[in-house]
Amino acid sequence: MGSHMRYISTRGDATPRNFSEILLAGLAPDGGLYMPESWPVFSADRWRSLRAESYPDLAAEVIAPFAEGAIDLATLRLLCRDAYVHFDHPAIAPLREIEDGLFAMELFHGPTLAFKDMAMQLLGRLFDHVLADQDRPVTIVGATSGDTGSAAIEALAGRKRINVVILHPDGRTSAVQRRQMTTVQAPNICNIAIDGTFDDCQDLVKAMFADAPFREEVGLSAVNSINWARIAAQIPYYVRAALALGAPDRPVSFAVPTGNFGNVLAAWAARKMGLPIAKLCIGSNRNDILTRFLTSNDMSVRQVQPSLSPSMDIQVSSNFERLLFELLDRDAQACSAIMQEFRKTGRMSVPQGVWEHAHAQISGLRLDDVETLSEMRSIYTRSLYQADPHTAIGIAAGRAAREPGVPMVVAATAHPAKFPDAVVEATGIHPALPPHLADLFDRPERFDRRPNTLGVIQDAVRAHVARTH
Ligand SMILES: Cc1ncc(COP(=O)(O)O)c(C=O)c1O
Ligand SMILES: N[C@@H](CCOP(=O)(O)O)C(=O)O
Repeated sequence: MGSHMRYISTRGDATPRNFSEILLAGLAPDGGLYMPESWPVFSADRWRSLRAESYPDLAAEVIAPFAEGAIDLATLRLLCRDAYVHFDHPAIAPLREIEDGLFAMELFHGPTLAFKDMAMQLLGRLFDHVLADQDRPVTIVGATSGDTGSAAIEALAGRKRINVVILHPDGRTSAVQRRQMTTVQAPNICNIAIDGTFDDCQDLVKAMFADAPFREEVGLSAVNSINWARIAAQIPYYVRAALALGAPDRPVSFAVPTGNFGNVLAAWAARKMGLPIAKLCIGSNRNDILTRFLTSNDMSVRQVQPSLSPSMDIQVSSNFERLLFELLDRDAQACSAIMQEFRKTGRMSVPQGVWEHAHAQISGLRLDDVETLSEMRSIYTRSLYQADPHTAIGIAAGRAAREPGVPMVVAATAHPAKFPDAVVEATGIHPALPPHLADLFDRPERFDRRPNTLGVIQDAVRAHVARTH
């Protein structure tokens, strides 16, 4: 391991940067995603030494090699300790055995009730830390299918040097998700409902990054998982769960419900760091581009269909590019050519050998809405566990991929109260919001509706930046 971790772009045409620089940059200027130049690998003894750490201290240790040369361990420890103070469970990400050998890793004990808080609470503090040395503010423009936006707003509301504009697809989030975003009145927050899908929102964000003068003008930055810092901050919970179940002396498997492919990529990164992860599997809803790819090498974009798991109503999964880069042995030219062709044609041609490699490393299962409801119902009947629709898809994927003697951990990505309609339909029981959100439906909302037009959204971002000065 070198003394400075640097980051390179998956498209190969960006100057290598350190952790603080890529935190602020978000997306690489060549349109690629930043990746660590090398993987830090922990020995079995190093993993074992982390077993006794609290979650925040473990997180600092796991993230430290990715921040080497930019943010030291002592600072990371302080930031992590502060980030997880307001979680409502002492274990931060507790494990619940819901079937024999099958565990839910509950990632929804943060303020906005979804796994996004696990990284976003830390990111807010990392931004503050890094911006303390800068003389100009940043403008974060984020795309959300519901959870990233609320977590980002919660983490960044009221922060002095940060303007935030969150784009969500109009009418395609749950009412709880929308209200978690639109009822926050802090002046640095702006919500825009786009006439389109999450993919349209994400495309707008990427188009803004591709517009160099605009990027410079507003000091554009990102908190979507295109930002490597998000992935780095999502690795520790896989480590924590695996160590609790016997790693590194025993392998552990993970199942992850997937949309933008960031969460499972964090698990995959933990495997690259030497954590003995046996199986990695993903679950998708009817927007199944990733499961189609993993089962039959069909990576072709179809129309996004609304589903009961709206956070995963995504067709173009940003983080797949990072996996592709790795599967291509970091051949950035090949990665760039494949991604450009995908952008142009909506179809990705992945060489058969590369696909076989992917297929061997990650498996996938798709559930439609009827299957999702039936899975939620049967989990509740068998285990009295109220899973939200995303988690239920993960549980089904985990059960399908399970091997005897190897614990299977499913990422429970959201609290059931974020998706009450589906939960009531499946179980007949209304999941209550926790006390801090009990009056969510009485709070006034504030957001603008805009067409899916780049120039219109750029003007809205400019106007927000001007207002906050
Ligand atoms: C509740 C929930 N589950 C699963 C996912 C999928 O995670 P990822 O996009 O990291 O694949 C998301 C968002 O993307 C989500 O909000
Ligand atoms: N499901 C996400 C989609 C954005 O994913 P991210 O990995 O870029 O944060 C959401 O809830 O917004």
